[in-house]
Amino acid sequence: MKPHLQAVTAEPVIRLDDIRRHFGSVYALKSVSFSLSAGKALALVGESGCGKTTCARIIARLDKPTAGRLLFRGQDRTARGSGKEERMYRKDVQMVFQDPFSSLNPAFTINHHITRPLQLHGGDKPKAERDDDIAKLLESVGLDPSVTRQKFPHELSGGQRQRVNIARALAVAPSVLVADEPTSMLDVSIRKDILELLARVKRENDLAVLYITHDIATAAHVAEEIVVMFAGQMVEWGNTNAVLAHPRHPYTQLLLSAVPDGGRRFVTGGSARFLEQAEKIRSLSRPISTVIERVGDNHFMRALVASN
Ligand SMILES: Nc1ncnc2c1ncn2[C@@H]1O[C@H](COP(=O)(O)OP(=O)(O)OP(=O)(O)O)[C@@H](O)[C@H]1O
Repeated sequence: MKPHLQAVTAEPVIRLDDIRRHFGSVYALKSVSFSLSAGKALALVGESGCGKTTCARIIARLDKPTAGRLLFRGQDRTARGSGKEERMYRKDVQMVFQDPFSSLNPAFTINHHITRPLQLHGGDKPKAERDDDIAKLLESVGLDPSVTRQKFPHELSGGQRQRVNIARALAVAPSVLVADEPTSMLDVSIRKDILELLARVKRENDLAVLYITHDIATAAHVAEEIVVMFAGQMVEWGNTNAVLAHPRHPYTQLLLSAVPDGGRRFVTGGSARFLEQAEKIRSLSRPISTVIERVGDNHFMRALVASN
């Protein structure tokens, strides 16, 4: 019975090992352990405040865990390394943020946004070669370079800006992409396109992807594996299709019950009933149980603790 999410390949690119993060009396992460593997995506799913962004920030080395280990290709990277190691890590682990509007500088063209990372990490190249690289990158995310390059961010739609953000992340040939709620600020009609793009760039670039979302219904679009987080703990995890088809933890069941049928597939769990149910589950999840139950092939859940 392994508390770790099973890695699909022999050596994961990223591994979180028993990560804890406290902010004063707030226990944002309690014993979080999972792996990201090349060419695979893992969806980290849960309501606001469950600890998703804290996980992302620790992986991107924007934050440090209170305890536990962060491993990159088997090497312990919890502590700060040399300047060169840190630069390499920052190149290797790229982030795409929720807000496609604020993550681009309004004063610069799209060409400038893509050129910068290529200059910083790609070394000196003749202009013609660099122009060719920019064009290929934009094409790879579904943007027409001849139209897009000279535009400013405000001249693009939200979906197009998120495509630029993905192209910018890919410009440095990373091995890990952390996408933190990449579609939640986009129009519902284009969210699926961006998720399909993420799934495609993952395959084409052999990326290890962490896809963070509050919307469990979207996990299967991108991710082979899923971790459901609740109140800073992993409550259920494993193969995405298995977890979605046979959810065992009451919180996963609650998240899935909040997904309406039909076209409205993208929802948040903010209703009074949802919050009331979540509070009940919270009382069953405190204190954290260390008992992990294997409920299927590559499908695990944390046992509930009886409330007094
Ligand atoms: N810098 C900080 N100082 C104090 N508390 C923090 C800090 N960062 C996060 N927290 C707390 O840690 C918990 C987890 O926050 P986190 O942002 O990781 O959750 P989340 O699941 O990403 O939520 P959201 O989707 O709203 O961003 C929350 O209770 C949050 O208030």
